[in-house]
Amino acid sequence: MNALAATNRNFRQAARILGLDGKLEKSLLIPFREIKVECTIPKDEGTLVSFVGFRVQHDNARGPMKGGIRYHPEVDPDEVNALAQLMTWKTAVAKIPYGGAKGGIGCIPKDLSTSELERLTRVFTQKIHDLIGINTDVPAPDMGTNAQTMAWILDEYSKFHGHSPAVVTGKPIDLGGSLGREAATGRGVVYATEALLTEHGKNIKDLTYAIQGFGNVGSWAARLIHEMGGKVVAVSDITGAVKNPNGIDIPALLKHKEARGRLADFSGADAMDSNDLLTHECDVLIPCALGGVLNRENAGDVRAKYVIEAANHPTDPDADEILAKKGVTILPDIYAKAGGVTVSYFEWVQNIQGFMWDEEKVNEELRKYMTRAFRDIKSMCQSHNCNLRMGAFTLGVNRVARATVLRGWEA
Ligand SMILES: NC(=O)C1=CN([C@@H]2O[C@H](COP(=O)(O)OP(=O)(O)OC[C@H]3O[C@@H](n4cnc5c(N)ncnc54)[C@H](O)[C@@H]3O)[C@@H](O)[C@H]2O)C=CC1
Ligand SMILES: O=C(O)CCC(=O)C(=O)O
Repeated sequence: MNALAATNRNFRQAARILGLDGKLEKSLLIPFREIKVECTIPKDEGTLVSFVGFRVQHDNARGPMKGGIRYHPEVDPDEVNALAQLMTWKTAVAKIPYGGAKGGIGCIPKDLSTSELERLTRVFTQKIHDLIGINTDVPAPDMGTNAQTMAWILDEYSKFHGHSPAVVTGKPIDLGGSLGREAATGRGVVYATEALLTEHGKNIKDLTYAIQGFGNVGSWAARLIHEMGGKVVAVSDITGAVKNPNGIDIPALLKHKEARGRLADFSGADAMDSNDLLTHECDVLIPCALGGVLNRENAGDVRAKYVIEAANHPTDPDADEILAKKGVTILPDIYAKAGGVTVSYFEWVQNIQGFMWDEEKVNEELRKYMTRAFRDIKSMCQSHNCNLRMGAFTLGVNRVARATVLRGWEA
């Protein structure tokens, strides 16, 4: 099942549990606006090359639309649609005053030079600048993009609209970025894991972890779990995978990666087949890379007791059912990885206030937001006798539905 079909299915199930009016349900599924633009740039050697860029603005009932922009070869309209919708529920679960959006450009970022990436980003911004804005739609980094990408968007957007730091989040600190934003998604994943484990009478430090993806989210989650005494026993990325039953030395692995080393060549652990990471022996499995990685083929072999969804929609509905039957607890993506957009919200607030918070305050507020959201999800689970995914979906959908009705919806 593709990402959009799976997301729609979860939404419909939540709408049914909530007893949502049929017309409202239909309207909440239809995106506010879908943008598709052609972006042609000269390559460094002078030839022209064209890419397709997307921005799907899903819903703005609760505030400006918000979500990342990814550069990835598999970016397609359906996937961007699903991700935009997930952002709407995610911002509502986190109780931050935003709607949802997502964008992307179908490209292979590693095959483009820095100046080509800059030209591509600027052309994309020229095509969408009058459809984004501080109070309409605020982009941020996602897979294949980073703070530098946001700096280019900020610069290009400001040529049309005047200096506007709050038009993007995840910016470099020197341009108004927030302290703590870079680590925020991974940190939020760890706070979310902590909230779940505490509920189950367990502690981060007593468990073992397997982490798929060692980019921004995966590496920060691994670093923080390691600092808290948890044992990361397996890690993978696009270049390979490593394992060590006694726990991988994460700071050493980070140094190895910074030196542009392939994961599998790390001397402090044994190389393993990346395909085995998801079924590796561990207590907690944290997918931090791609969508749909847990599916009918491998879900039966998962050995973890907890799956923390730190990628967008990593578990397809078949896997959801199989894992539930095995007694595996899944912490859903629209909650587990809300830390990034939550600190994006803090960044936007700081830009609007013209006042910078210290990192301690950012992290402390993030912990408060993540802990509150977990409590709110559990309360939905109790009221509706449902699992954590439906607890999170009903929480998010209900908040958006309420805002929509308050703004003047008539059935
Ligand atoms: N960075 C952020 O603040 C946010 C990220 N996300 C999501 O989190 C996930 C990860 O994002 P980032 O860490 O930012 O991306 P990233 O681009 O920094 O890292 C992605 C990681 O996944 C690895 N990877 C790619 N294909 C793989 C494969 N087949 N097997 C194993 N590893 C593979 C890459 O090597 C890399 O280590 C994505 O789903 C993204 O949409 C969501 C919210 C915010
Ligand atoms: O910080 C943001 O606005 C982007 C977050 C995002 O794209 C996500 O949570 O998937």
